[in-house]
Amino acid sequence: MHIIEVQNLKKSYGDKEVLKGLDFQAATGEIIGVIGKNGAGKSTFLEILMTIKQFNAGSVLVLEENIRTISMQRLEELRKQIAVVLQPTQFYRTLKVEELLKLFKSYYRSSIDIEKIMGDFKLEPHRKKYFDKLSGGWKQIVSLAIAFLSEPKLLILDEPTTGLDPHMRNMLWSYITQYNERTGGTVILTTHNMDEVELYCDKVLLINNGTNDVFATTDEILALGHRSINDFYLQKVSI
Ligand SMILES: Nc1ncnc2c1ncn2[C@@H]1O[C@H](COP(=O)(O)OP(=O)(O)OP(=O)(O)O)[C@@H](O)[C@H]1O
Repeated sequence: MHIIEVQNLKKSYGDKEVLKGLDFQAATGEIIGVIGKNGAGKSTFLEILMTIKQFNAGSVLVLEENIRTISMQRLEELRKQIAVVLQPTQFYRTLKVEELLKLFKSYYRSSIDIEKIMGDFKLEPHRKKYFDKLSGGWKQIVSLAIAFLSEPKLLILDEPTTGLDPHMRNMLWSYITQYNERTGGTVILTTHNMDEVELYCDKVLLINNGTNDVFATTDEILALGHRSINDFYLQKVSI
């Protein structure tokens, strides 16, 4: 089943056209890396999939619902099945890490054990700290722990590993791949780290000049003779 189906997607900011007719599909259980240079439109694309950004033309189906014509009530139901992690924010200034996890556990009616999440994400030393006092990397980790609380069908991550040290990066990826294997959930993420794409993603969407310049499996790209996804990127995308 296609969990996402995008056809001829167009998005402009004022008279600047960022997405110029992008096609994309994601099947259940895929991990897809969205890449492209700074300003290519990756975050814009993700925000449209998250149903938080309007677009100008084309069709976008998420979990088989057309997000343009869907009722508000069904949109709310749809959003419950999607978890998103944006760049770390200052949303949760006045709450401690433990309080945040409890709050979202009850919001999502999650059966996941908070203590297990605390352990898995190495959050114990930060349990009593206020979110806004954490370093950028730890804010990112807490945001990710919250996203996993909902056991989403679709997980959308905007540069999830930016700012994480190598251990935390590994830990995060093992969490993503375990979640994917255990629940069959689909993961779509943006990253500038081509090694991560090569190691962990099933497919790559390269947004270039506003379109899906390349949309293929990592194996297909490497089979073309590129030594790595990084080499592929450097050859394919001009500065
Ligand atoms: N709200 C907005 N209003 C006007 N222009 C915007 C807005 N959001 C994004 N843009 C512009 O749209 C283009 C695409 O931005 P977007 O953030 O989607 O790119 P990106 O590929 O995620 O970039 P990066 O890799 O740097 O994060 C950029 O030129 C950006 O300046």
